[in-house]
Amino acid sequence: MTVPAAPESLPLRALLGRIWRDYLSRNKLALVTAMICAGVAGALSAVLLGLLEPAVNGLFVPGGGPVRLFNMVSLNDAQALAWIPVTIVAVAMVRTFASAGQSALINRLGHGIVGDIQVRLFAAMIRADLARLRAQHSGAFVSTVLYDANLVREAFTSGVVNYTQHGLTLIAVILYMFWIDWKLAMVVMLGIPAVALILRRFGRKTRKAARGAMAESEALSTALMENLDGVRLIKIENREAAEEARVAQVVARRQRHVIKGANARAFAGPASDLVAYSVVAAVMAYAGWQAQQGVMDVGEFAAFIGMLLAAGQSLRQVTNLATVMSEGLTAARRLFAALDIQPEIREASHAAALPPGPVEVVLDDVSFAYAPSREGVAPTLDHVAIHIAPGETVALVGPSGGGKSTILSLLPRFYDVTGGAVRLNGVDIRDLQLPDLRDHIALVTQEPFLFDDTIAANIAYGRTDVSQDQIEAAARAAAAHDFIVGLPDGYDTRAGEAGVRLSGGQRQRIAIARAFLKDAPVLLLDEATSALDTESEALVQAALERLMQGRATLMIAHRLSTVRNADRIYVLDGGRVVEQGAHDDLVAQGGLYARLARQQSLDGAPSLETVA
Ligand SMILES: Nc1ncnc2c1ncn2[C@@H]1O[C@H](COP(=O)(O)OP(=O)(O)OP(=O)(O)O)[C@@H](O)[C@H]1O
Repeated sequence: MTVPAAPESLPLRALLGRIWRDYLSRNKLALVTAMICAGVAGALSAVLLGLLEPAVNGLFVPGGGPVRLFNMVSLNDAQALAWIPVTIVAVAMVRTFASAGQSALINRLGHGIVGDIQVRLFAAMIRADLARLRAQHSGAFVSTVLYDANLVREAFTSGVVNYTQHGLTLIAVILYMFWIDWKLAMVVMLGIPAVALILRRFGRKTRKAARGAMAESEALSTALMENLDGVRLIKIENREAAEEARVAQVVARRQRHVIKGANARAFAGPASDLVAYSVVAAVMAYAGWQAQQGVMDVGEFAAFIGMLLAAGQSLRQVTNLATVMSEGLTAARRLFAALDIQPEIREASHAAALPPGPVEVVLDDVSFAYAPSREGVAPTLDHVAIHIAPGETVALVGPSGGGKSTILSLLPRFYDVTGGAVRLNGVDIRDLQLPDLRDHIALVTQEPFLFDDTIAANIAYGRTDVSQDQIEAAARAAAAHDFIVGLPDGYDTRAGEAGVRLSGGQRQRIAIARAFLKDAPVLLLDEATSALDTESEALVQAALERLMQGRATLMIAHRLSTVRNADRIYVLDGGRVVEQGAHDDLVAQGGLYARLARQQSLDGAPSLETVA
């Protein structure tokens, strides 16, 4: 497996480079326009403050001589009274439009990015190897898709461009200050290292808190989903209060991290304010002294102090943004790590399609282990050889944990063999195109899954090329049509999580109808009738027998009564084929199969010996 970079190890430059390449570079025009708007808004903030100087000198200092506006126009007292307020409103209007334009563009871009990340994450998840999906709780995926992607957006939205706006305001204001009085501006500069130090300190704290909060968000999603999945067990064991306490613990842990992060954010602002006010005090002292010397006029002083306060404001925003950014970047690191995992089960570059027609399945000396082999640990499958000719039905039986389900998982390449090969018509399935391989296989499982959609859509699942008549024909063949038409909306009744509840037998028959419609030459049946009552079982069994006609069928059955008509039975024990043959021969051999058959007749199932 390609090991992704550990979330913390991706350097910042590489991370930003990737965000740019993958998400921003496609929207260059919008981004540049937003940046320009932000720049205009930032510069105009400084201009508005710069207007303080002519305003104070022209309007409040009587007999101060003509006032110069933007160093270009000379105004007398009467003109100043009319033009300075008008100029302020005009500049403020342009600034408002620039600021609103920037926000609108950035919101669109930001939400576009979240959507994009969410779709890419889902695409990576749904294509991931079964082994990986099984190794992680689905809550973790949900949390990444829902929370982490939004943190990245927040960092981007309130980050990149607001950074530009406040950063530019800061720069413009500082330049203006240098223009008014460079010595005073130098005093201001002394505050910068102190602010940088504060930013660093709080940034580190926020990042740590963000990592903790993300991990706990994952734990929370997992706990919620687990509780919903296991609600019956929780109720029957009266564990509601205990589960509530467990979830409360996760919530409290998450809260601790979130509060730490929020506090770091909340303290960073006032801490840099403290620096800003210290600088204001220093400036006051210096400027007051200058004014007493007659070097600085009151208008310049007012503008300077106004700018200083504005610089403090912008600095505070930048401080806040730094923490939002560090959260977003932490999330981005996690997201990229998740996106970068390459599935191991991939199509070979030379993969071919299987020619149409009947299919013969062979497991050729197959060995398999879920985890890399360790000394003294036996593989899950050990040199297994199975042959299914077109039209044949082959059954797998044996004690629990023998490897039956594992064999079924190997055929559609949910897992790849670690030794030997699975062949369809003589071709190693690893040399076949993956979608083509799966097109050749229909799978009916013990507990068929229904989507939250109509019955018709569930039967057709994903097939757009089938008519209602074909869906109904499949349902009839699966003995499902009669019960479907009896449902409130017939084929348009919603099934699945939020739809009508169907019985186990009804769900089975919908799954069988799905398999009829797929009409694949290879059929995998996993305990298809084990959970049913006698009447349902008879209906399902009859439907299955029709489905098996002409296909290479590999079936697992615990109840031997369902496999006695199989062409061949393989008895698996501890990952090895210990017996094989027809039912009668195996009973006559008096080995494991015969023993299992005897046990089952004691359990009330029809005695195999008498049936045989
Ligand atoms: N995803 C997995 N990861 C690791 N080990 C697994 C996994 N699935 C199954 N196993 C192990 O592989 C062995 C074979 O399991 P398998 O489910 O194939 O047996 P089975 O014959 O189908 O059992 P049962 O009749 O109880 O369903 C067991 O020891 C099981 O613990």
